[in-house]
Amino acid sequence: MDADKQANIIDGKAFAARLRGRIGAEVARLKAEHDLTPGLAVVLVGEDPASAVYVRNKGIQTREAGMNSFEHKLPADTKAEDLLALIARLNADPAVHGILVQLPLPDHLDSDLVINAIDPAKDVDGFTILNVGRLGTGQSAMVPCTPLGCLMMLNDRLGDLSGLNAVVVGRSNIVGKPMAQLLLGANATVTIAHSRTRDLAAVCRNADIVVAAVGRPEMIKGDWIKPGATVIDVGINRVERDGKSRLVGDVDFAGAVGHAGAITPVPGGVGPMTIACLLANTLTACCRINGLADPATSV
Ligand SMILES: NC(=O)C1=CN([C@@H]2O[C@H](COP(=O)(O)OP(=O)(O)OC[C@H]3O[C@@H](n4cnc5c(N)ncnc54)[C@H](OP(=O)(O)O)[C@@H]3O)[C@@H](O)[C@H]2O)C=CC1
Ligand SMILES: Nc1nc(=O)c2c([nH]1)NC[C@@H]1CN(c3ccc(C(=O)N[C@@H](CCC(=O)O)C(=O)O)cc3)C=[N+]21
Repeated sequence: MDADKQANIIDGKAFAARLRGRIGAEVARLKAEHDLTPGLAVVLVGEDPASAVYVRNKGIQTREAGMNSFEHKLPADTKAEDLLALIARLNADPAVHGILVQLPLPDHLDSDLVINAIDPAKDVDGFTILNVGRLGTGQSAMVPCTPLGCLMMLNDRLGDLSGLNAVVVGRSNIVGKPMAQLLLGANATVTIAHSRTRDLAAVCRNADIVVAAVGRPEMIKGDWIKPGATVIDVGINRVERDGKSRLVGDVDFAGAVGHAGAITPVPGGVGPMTIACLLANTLTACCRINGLADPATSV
């Protein structure tokens, strides 16, 4: 790429607004034709700053799309049995079609146990072992919202991903691993990098697609990006800059913008798409639970 070339900035905020518009139209149709209103329950235990960022936007957007939003805020010292009892109630509640338990949970709670207590039909995060297994075996699943949003932006930008070299940096259950599964499902050649990877710069330089989900501010440098590559920055890191608190990604945006063909900004990239995909999954869950065909917004 020429030195003066700048990457296209992928506008996740606008993309998400379009998706939410389509979801809103489907919700209205569901109401008119079937007298159904999708409902999303969000369970927040304690006060985690990253979770607070997420929950703030989510409740508003759920209601804006015409869905019901049920918020359950529990104290940090909530007992496992009380949290499990709440999940059992939500599983049984016909007005609730999606259940999201904000992660991370306080240390005394076993998040695997809690997540797997969610009815897989209502598991709009796609974190239960049943949905993880379905995704890994190519069966119809609830797909984790963040990777789903990333895939939508990649498909929009690149069309067919077949044979492209994709590097996912990070191997968490909520982002890195499901992202790798989705890319594999889309026929990319997938490398998963993590904290033990040797020469991450060289691994990234080989990639047509870099998805960064590390949680380290601006760790991925501009000259690690192959000219013209597509860069999806999942990282949400709060840092102090010039005496102000700001959000930055895992990619050095200013450095990468001169190398990449396209790049997502932080904020305004993956984050808004994650919430839009949560709404899409809630709508899909509502249709499936009620024996209706998948909505046009499902994948
Ligand atoms: N925009 C959105 O919608 C969302 C954003 N996020 C953000 O994405 C980021 C990642 O989140 P999450 O996946 O939950 O994070 P985790 O902390 O669970 O996972 C981080 C991963 O990065 C790897 N890693 C750590 N250091 C390095 C390094 N120096 N080189 C290479 N790999 C490294 C870790 O490797 P190892 O496994 O070896 O320890 C791990 O696999 C965070 O900033 C988070 O806030 C998360 C969810 C949604
Ligand atoms: N069960 C569960 N599921 C999750 O999907 C989940 C979770 N737990 N725990 C926390 C992480 C983090 N996460 C974010 C989603 C959107 C934004 C987001 O909307 N970000 C805006 C910035 C908002 C601002 O300006 O503060 C943006 O990037 O533009 C951020 C973070 C979902 N997560």
